[in-house]
Amino acid sequence: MATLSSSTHYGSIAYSRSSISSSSSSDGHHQRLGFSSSSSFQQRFLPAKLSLQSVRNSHQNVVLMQDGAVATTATPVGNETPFKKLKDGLLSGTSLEEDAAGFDINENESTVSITVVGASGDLAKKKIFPALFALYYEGCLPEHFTICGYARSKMTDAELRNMVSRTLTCRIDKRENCDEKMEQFLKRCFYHSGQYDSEENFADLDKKLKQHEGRRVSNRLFYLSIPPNIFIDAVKCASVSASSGNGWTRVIVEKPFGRDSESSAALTKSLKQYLAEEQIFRIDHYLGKELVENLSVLRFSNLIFEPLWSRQYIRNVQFIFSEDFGTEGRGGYFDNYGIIRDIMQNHLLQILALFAMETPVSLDAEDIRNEKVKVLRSMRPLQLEDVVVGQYKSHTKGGVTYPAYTDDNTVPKGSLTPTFAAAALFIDNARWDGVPFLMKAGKALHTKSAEIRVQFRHVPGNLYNRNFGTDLDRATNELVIRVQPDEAIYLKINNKVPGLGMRLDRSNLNLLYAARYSKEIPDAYERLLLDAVEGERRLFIRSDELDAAWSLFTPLLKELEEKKVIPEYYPYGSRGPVGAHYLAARYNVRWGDISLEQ
Ligand SMILES: NC(=O)C1=CN([C@@H]2O[C@H](COP(=O)(O)OP(=O)(O)OC[C@H]3O[C@@H](n4cnc5c(N)ncnc54)[C@H](OP(=O)(O)O)[C@@H]3O)[C@@H](O)[C@H]2O)C=CC1
Ligand SMILES: O=C1O[C@H](COP(=O)(O)O)[C@@H](O)[C@H](O)[C@H]1O
Repeated sequence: MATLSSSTHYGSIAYSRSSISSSSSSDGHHQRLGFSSSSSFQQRFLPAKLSLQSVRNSHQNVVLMQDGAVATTATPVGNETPFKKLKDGLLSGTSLEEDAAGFDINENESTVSITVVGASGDLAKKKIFPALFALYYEGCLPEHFTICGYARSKMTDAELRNMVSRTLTCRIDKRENCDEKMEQFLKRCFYHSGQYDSEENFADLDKKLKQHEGRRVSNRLFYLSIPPNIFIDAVKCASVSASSGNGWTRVIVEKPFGRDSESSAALTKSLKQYLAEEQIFRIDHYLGKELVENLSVLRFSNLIFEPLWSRQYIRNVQFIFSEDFGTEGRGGYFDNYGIIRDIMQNHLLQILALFAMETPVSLDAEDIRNEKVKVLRSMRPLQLEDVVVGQYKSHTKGGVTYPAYTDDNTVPKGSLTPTFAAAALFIDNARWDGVPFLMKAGKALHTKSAEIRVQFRHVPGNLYNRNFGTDLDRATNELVIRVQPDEAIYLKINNKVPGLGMRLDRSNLNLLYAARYSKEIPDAYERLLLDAVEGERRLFIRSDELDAAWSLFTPLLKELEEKKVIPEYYPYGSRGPVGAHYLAARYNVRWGDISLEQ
């Protein structure tokens, strides 16, 4: 059982995106571990490795450790001096010499081994390997790194490289030495075939990794890109047989994190048998999207927004996700989850939490996650009457027939699983009391997009009311954060049409990223993988956040299933069920994405 608590943090950590070299601290001092290899999980996984941050004060060198603990060196950093942990602890009493016993480690060099578990799968091919290459291309991976694909499929290293190479692309804004970089990257990729529940197979993986790591301090990142029913087997085997004996070990876990409060808690409990919370990186790739990252910057670093960010000025907020394709190929997975679990409970709710949280004490991961938990816990669990569910049906357009959800062979006939949902949520705190937060998510709709829309209140006693006619809603300001595609932030304002008369129209103050920035926007997986390598947890989901998120949705999901609520059918490629409009209208809201001026 892992025993470390997520406790102490030493100040706030400056967040940097600079490339990492194998030397770990700014002054060239290198990390090393203070305990020896042990067969117990606890010792193998104790995350008592030093982080990249070291802080120097006048008397002693203070080093922030990965688990949040603080260690000191008695002499200036850079000398070979034992670390002593200040808290009661893991390293106290150990000396560097003792720690090194049994190791022939060159503590001046470290390496990162990234094992993609489920390397033969869709996500690995589509997202993970390309993101790793992009990081390499940008010089963001450490000097010494190894990438290992692990799956049951039989493949040679050459076959893995061949598979991976088909998905690699270079940055559109750069492209220099593209082929050369790809070749260098592929040389660092290896493959190991094994079962997910075999400690022996993972022990063989360990041997292979060690060969690549040599005498360097080894840091290991496992990316679980496998179906959820085998997460625990893989974590157990990786922890028993392939965790680092002298560096950090971290595990990225993909969604779904359970399908309700109970199963999520059970998953967390099982993971924590083998990992400390600090080692678990629960990924929600929407948190890695550029415009979602920018949400806090927009709000907290612009005086014009933060004072408006409350019930006093905001009428409603909308979180909208739509895809213009169905569940193609993923119907088997999807049918067990549905759109509420697939998109709302995680991606949209995470964005909502970032949007609505109070100002965090700092940009430190724990400070941000504390605020997110607080706002999630201030929310009302969803009520059935505040939710509309839909499912797409077949539709023929321009001579092409698009399938119904239930036409997918992997979906049970007569399935009631929603492929569309709209919901009204409320935050019962002083800032947001009474403000509807509307969510809408659907597959097989008319467009692919994700956006946040903030609709402001009417201007009281507006001198220009008569210029707007009776539809005052049309005249309210709206801030749109378009997450994808064509990333943009625009603010709808009322403006005088130039000329001698007094005619007003709605115009946009528009920040279109493609026009403003020439740099290509990194994929969300790049940012998140880099964060995991750097030990930055800000964009990963903590277990209490997850519990709070499930508490909001679990009663509703149970009720939908128990009552066998029949979804409203909508044609493939349409704008979704009309019920979504009635729901919004109940709260005096109009969906921003369907108005003529979007
Ligand atoms: N694909 C996507 O777009 C997204 C996926 N995810 C999540 O990421 C994870 C991986 O997704 P994805 O790549 O699509 O998954 P896949 O279904 O492609 O599975 C990945 C690999 O796991 C192995 N595998 C598949 N099914 C089983 C099984 N029943 N028992 C044992 N091994 C199995 C296969 O490798 P082999 O047979 O070689 O061992 C397969 O190549 C999942 O948790 C998914 O929910 C999250 C967001 C988006
Ligand atoms: O997590 C998921 O996200 C994708 C959409 O991701 P995007 O980055 O392409 O917008 C969705 O298709 C999938 O169903 C869901 O599991």
